[in-house]
Amino acid sequence: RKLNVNAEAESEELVDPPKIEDKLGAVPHGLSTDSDVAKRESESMSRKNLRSNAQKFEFQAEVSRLMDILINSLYSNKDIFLRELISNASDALDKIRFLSLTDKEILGEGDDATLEIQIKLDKEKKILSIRDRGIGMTKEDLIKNLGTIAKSGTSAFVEKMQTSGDLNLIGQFGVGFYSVYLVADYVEVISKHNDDKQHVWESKADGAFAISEDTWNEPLGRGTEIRLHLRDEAGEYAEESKLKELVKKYSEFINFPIRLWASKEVDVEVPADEDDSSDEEEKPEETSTEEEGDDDDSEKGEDEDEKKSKTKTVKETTYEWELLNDVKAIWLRSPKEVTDEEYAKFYKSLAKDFSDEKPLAWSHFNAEGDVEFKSVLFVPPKAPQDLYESYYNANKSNLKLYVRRVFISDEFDELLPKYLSFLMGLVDSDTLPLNVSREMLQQHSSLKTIKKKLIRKALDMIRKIADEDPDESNDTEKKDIEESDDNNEKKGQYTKFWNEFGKSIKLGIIEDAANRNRLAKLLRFESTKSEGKLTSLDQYIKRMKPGQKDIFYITGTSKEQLEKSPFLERLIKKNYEVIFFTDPVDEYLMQYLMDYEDKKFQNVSKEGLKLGKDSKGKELKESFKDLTKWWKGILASENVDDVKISNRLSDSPCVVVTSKYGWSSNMERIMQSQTLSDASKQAYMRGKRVLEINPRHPIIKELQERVVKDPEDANVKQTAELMYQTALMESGFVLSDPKDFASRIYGQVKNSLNISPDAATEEEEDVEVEAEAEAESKTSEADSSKEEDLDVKDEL
Ligand SMILES: Nc1ncnc2c1ncn2[C@@H]1O[C@H](COP(=O)(O)OP(=O)(O)OP(=O)(O)O)[C@@H](O)[C@H]1O
Repeated sequence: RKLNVNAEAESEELVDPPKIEDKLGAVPHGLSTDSDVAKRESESMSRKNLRSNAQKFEFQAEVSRLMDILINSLYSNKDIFLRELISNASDALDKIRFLSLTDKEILGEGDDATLEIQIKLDKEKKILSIRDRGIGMTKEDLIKNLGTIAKSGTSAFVEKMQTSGDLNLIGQFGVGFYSVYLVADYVEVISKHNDDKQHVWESKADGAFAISEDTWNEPLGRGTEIRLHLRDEAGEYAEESKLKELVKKYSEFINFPIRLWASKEVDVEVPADEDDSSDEEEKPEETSTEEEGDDDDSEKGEDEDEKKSKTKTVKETTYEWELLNDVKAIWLRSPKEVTDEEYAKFYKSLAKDFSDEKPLAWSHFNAEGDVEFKSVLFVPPKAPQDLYESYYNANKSNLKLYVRRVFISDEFDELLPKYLSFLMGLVDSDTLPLNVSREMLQQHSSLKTIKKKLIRKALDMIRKIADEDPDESNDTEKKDIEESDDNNEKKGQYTKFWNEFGKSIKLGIIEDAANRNRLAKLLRFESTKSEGKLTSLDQYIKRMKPGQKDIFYITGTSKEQLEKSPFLERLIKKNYEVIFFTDPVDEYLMQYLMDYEDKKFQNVSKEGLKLGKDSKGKELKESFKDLTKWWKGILASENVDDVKISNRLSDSPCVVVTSKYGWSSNMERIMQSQTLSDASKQAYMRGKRVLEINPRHPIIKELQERVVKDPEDANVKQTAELMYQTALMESGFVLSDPKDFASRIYGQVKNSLNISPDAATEEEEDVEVEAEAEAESKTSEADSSKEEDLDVKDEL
């Protein structure tokens, strides 16, 4: 909401803002004298009221809430504001440098073309200024970027603050600028964009900000200066030493020079006036050059001595721009020279993640050949909360693209496939052209090669986390390796990786056919033999029984549920290992992962399970022929394809298996739970069902006998239907008609309690509604009189 008001008068009336020139005496920049400017500058700096003739705006509600939180925050680490401002300045410099690639004029000349960040302190007035010669902001940019448009991160951050309260994360939510209010109670943003005049944005974080055209400050040329009027309790930031420490700590990897207007004590030779030379001995801090002289010099002529005694050395404070960072980009250095600590710090600055956790892994390499580039990739310690939300719609990439050291973009999703979008890092290419637009670059043929190499390197890096993790190895020889500190640090890292990013690897198997095998190597899961830990396909293969051809797996909602599944009975008895897949994405995954190292995957709840030949197979099939045929007939209306003798059951009487290419029961459940799934497709994709019976089970044996005796026995038919429905449930299907199932069960209960199947439920007596209402009012009257009684008793 835009309001033109007179802030000092606090009137809400819409008025024409008085022209700034009227108030300040209309001296244009070009004509103002230095002292005029200085006077006005100091005037504006000391004033903590928003300029009365400025255009005033209200902050967007979420932004206002965010500022309230910041200004009232008891958060002790207020340091973060500086790195956020430096990071914004660096972004602004990156932007102008990028634009200048296609239009040299844009940079201007002299100081304007100096791409650096300057920090200046006014100790007395407690004003800290951070200035850049970046792209700057137009008036409209100031209004939009600093207050009226809430970014998606704003409310997410506000919400997060209410629960966890770690302000350190502010940069990750794209609202870093507002952290200035941790240390300042009044902030001015002076900005000059090539397309607009210089403007001042100012706010005391009290719900409003103001913008005025700037006619009193020194012209910036181009760029932005943020002036923080420090709060009383933030005095420590008015110390040079503190600012130097912060830049070293947080902004080491900024690719532009950061300079501080730093004071320096220097020895200066000044002529010693007569009075001074007479008291020389009483002023030990002022060293005369004579004292510094060598003894031998005393032999020099008197004239010379006299000349020397006429000067003296005094300490003087001078100011100069002191460079605070080493601008050599980390990725240009040799990986051997960069320490682990430096990589960890670099990660933090890239990810704006200043928590204590280190990245799980990194890879720093130079790619040579047709396409040359340097890259550093990181696996973050934690997955962002929204990693899989709108996975297919979000255009998110965490890789920064540089071309010959010039930052181009961090929105290049062509560099990595979606499933690796959780990686952080950068690519600096020497091959890509510099002077073309982002759109042209996006279509450059080298990008494909870069992408291919990045994927390989990324997968190698992830594999290495597993290789170096002592927990990952089941080999006894490897376990014997002495436990070094390094080993301890790597212990459990792959499980950590898997828990954070395992789903991405699975999505990779689905999406990236070319790297499917490499990705399958990274897959982890629990199995009937993994003893509660994660295991891999390679380890599974090592444990396979002689003669076992397939890799067995089962899908469902939880390991606990699957462990009891009838599908596993015989496999476990025969000591086969079965993988548990319990993530909904696993069902999709297994549609793409057909085999691994020449071994086929077999879902043990589907047709086609081979467990060696049953010596009595043929015989059993023959002797249960009557039952299977009869049962198939009974279930004709149930979409059951066949009734067969099972080779997977041991203790259960029967199970329902699905055809090889149809959905498993688990997949049916997943599809049913999807709001937008298409019912007609569900019917079409539903796997054909086969009822498998256990010929050694007493119920099945009894049924066979009864069917042979009387295939029309209604009771046996009922039992057979009930058996099928029970098997459906136990096999993980959702019953389409639970009422029917329940009635059958009650029928059986009646039977076991010797109650006639026709015994009806007793009718309830009909009570007239009016009579009921009357009765109710009487009881409530009685209740209240009882309560009164109690009150009286209490008082007594
Ligand atoms: N020094 C600056 N020069 C030019 N524009 C700036 C400057 N500082 C801030 N801005 C503008 O204000 C916007 C808001 O800054 P803010 O720090 O809140 O978020 P961000 O920079 O987008 O994200 P992050 O906090 O993660 O850096 C920026 O996106 C940018 O457009």
